[in-house]
Amino acid sequence: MAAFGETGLMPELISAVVDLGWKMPTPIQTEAVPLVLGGGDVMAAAETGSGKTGAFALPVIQIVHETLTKQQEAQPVQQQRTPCVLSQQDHDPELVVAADGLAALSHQPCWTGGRATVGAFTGKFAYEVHMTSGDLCRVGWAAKNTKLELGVAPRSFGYGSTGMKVVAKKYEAYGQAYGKGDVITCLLDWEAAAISYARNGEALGVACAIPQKLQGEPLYPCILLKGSEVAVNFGGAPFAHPLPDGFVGLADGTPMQTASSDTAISNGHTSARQPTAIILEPARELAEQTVACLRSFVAHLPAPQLRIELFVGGLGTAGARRQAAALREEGVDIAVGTPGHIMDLVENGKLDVQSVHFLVLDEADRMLQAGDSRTVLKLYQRLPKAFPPGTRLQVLLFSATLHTPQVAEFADKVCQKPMWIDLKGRDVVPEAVQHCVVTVDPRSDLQAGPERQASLQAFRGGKVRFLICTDVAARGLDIHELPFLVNMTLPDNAATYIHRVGRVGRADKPGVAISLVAAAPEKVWFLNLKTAPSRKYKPWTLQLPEDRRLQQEGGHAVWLTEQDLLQEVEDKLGHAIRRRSVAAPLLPRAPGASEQNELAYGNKGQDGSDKPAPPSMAVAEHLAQLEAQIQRSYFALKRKWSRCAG
Ligand SMILES: Nc1ncnc2c1ncn2[C@@H]1O[C@H](COP(=O)(O)OP(=O)(O)OP(=O)(O)O)[C@@H](O)[C@H]1O
Repeated sequence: MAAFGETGLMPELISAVVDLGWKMPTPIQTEAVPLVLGGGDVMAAAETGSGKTGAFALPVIQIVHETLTKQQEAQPVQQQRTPCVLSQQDHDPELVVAADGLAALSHQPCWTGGRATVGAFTGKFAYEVHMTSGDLCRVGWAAKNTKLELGVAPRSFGYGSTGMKVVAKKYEAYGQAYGKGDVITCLLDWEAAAISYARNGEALGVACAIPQKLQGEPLYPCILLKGSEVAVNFGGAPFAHPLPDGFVGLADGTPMQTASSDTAISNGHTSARQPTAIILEPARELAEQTVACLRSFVAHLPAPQLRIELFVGGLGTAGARRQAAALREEGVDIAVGTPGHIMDLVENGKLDVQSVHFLVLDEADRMLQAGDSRTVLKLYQRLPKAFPPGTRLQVLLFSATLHTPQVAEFADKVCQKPMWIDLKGRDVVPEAVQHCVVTVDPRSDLQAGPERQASLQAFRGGKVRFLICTDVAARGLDIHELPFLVNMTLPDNAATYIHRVGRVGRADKPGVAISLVAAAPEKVWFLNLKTAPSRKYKPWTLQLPEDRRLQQEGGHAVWLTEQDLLQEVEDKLGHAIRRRSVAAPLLPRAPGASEQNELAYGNKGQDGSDKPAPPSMAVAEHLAQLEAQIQRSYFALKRKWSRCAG
């Protein structure tokens, strides 16, 4: 096995992993790190707990850091401030923008718009529009990345020359009509969260309130013309009419009040950095875990310090606002999050993806199964595909189970000649996992309760010894040296079994996966969408006699034959799993097994044994007793609930 130094990683990253106690790279790290550093697309399948996070994150960090260092070396050119003018890029093709960005002209009989290069997210700002020719014009403010049809496009607000204001596609009478020779002053007041206008210096009153959800998002001056011509003044020249108290020209805004959209004009300068890498995770907990790993990997990196941010839902309004402010003021180098949330930020113009060099899909197959493939494809389409000098977007797909037709079809769309790392063939589980089946009498509708973030933290910290969870926790969660996993029921597909049992036996630490498998078929609840009143219907809470019928009879029950599912799992594993009866001792102590098994990557095999020993018998027996207690307390609670309900 190669040492970390031979993978091409920089010394500072190696010091960070040494701090984590990693002595040698795992096989997937040995293979993947040089390939990612080499610049190609990579698809990597390796067993659960084999260190895939480090395999993609370490080289991604290295390249992002190198890119940023180069950009900062070129900084003197980039630090010119963006002039506040009409953008030469951000306008409809039919609009002609003057070379100085202070006038625009439309010969067309259709509406055609343009946006300024600078917007404001706080303070009180103004700009003037002087109609020099024609009659049809609409002026106002709009967020970045929204269409230019003021008032019709979301997050935009317009005042038209016919004397109408337009907001959220609604046209209402406002102020007065205006035309050739008139000067309209457009006023953005973030302190009062209001937009108003003046005509030839006469205030027309508040036109609209800025919705709460736009708080903190820069609004840019916008114009929309139809066969007309205007001159604009953002404050670079004296205004034709005095501004109301407290207002200043947008050109006088400070970097703490304004943002710039026009990267071409500003030559790359924005105070906030745009992400160089996006790492997608299928669930919030996994994204949090990956962010924690990335932050520990960058501990010894020299300046510039990498900004690694988490983008997931469920942070509440305050959290979302903090996230938006962080994006705007400091920016982000590596964005980690769930596909839906990241895409929302991109579509709302809050996350700029024009500098993204890496798209990483961790647990790629689950993301595609979860119906996120359209979202990921949409995101992929927004990313730039090539960069000077001769580099291109790199796409990395990682999972323990990548061999699905869905993944192959997806990879065809987003990867260019990907290099495949397939360390163990199809869907293997680590040798450090010992499998065990305990055959049990039929259980009645046993349900596992989902536990969320707090429970997971308590479990990780050792405050809670049992974590009962659904398949939400089946993948990716890394719980240090977890010794036991109990499958209360078998999952309904073998790939999920592979991921579930992968919570133990991680990093070559031994673990036992015990599956309770019914000896005979069991009748279980299964929502029948054809007859259910809604997708959220829970027949088990009402327990109506008609619901207890089988699906084919119009009810919400099916027969589950776990023995068949077990066969599928064994086919996938390629070997039979040892059966135990409930009464028999669960696990014999392996000859020579010690309580403290110190096997780890880097010293594995030094004691002459390649196979990790299972945890001790005493622990396993204790576990079995606790497991019986859980089942008893579950049924006691269930009886209590049914009395309450009845
Ligand atoms: N080179 C290494 N040496 C020692 N431990 C390592 C090494 N690489 C990773 N680990 C540890 O192995 C554990 C599993 O790593 P990781 O979570 O990256 O696995 P994974 O392959 O992504 O698993 P899954 O498929 O379940 O998501 C972690 O606790 C991690 O700290």
